[in-house]
Amino acid sequence: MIKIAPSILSADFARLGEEVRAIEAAGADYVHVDVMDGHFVPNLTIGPPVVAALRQVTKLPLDVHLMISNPDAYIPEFAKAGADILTVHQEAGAHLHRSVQLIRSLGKKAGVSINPATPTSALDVILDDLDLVLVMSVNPGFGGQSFIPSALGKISALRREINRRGLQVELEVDGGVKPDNIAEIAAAGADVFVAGSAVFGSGDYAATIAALKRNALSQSA
Ligand SMILES: O=C(CO)[C@@H](O)[C@H](O)COP(=O)(O)O
Repeated sequence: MIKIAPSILSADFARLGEEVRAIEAAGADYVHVDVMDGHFVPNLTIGPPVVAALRQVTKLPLDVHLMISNPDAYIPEFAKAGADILTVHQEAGAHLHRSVQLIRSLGKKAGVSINPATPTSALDVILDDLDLVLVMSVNPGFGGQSFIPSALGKISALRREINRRGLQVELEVDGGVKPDNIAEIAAAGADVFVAGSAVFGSGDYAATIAALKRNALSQSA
């Protein structure tokens, strides 16, 4: 199933509640929440209180992408705040398996993300323990960047491996996803698409989400 996860990084933060209600009404499947610590990535964004506030305004799953060092120190707070999916970076810490176990022990779905320069082989050992894999198609830190084409080969390789193992892992892609390139990303095998500037930079959220879904479905693997 194709899912669209608008990234609130490109929303109007002064009207965040309204923006999230608007994407829910417009057909979004997840709310993608980009958490940045100014250390793992060169930007600072939001923490657990904002996630708790969002939990009050939407029933959509909160897909929380932790672009932070030492994620284990913060996972319990984000879980308590109402995150549904918690994704950590393969590159962020020495104890990836411990992070995944911690997320699952809190009753949440666990994801692992890889940066553009990280090979898919970095996920070989952990793949069976995941609910979601997130392939970064930009270097994390900022919205509005261009899609890095080498992500396509990584998505295809992960799709093959997920299918070969018979797993139900969602394969999410994040960065530079637009209505005019989503078809080839879907053809490579992604099924969850983060789109920040494409959705929030458009005048009509419903039309943009519909176009993203239509174009993805036209080519989905
Ligand atoms: O995690 C990130 C950036 O680090 C993303 O979620 C971006 O926010 C996506 O924005 P667009 O590339 O779709 O504008």
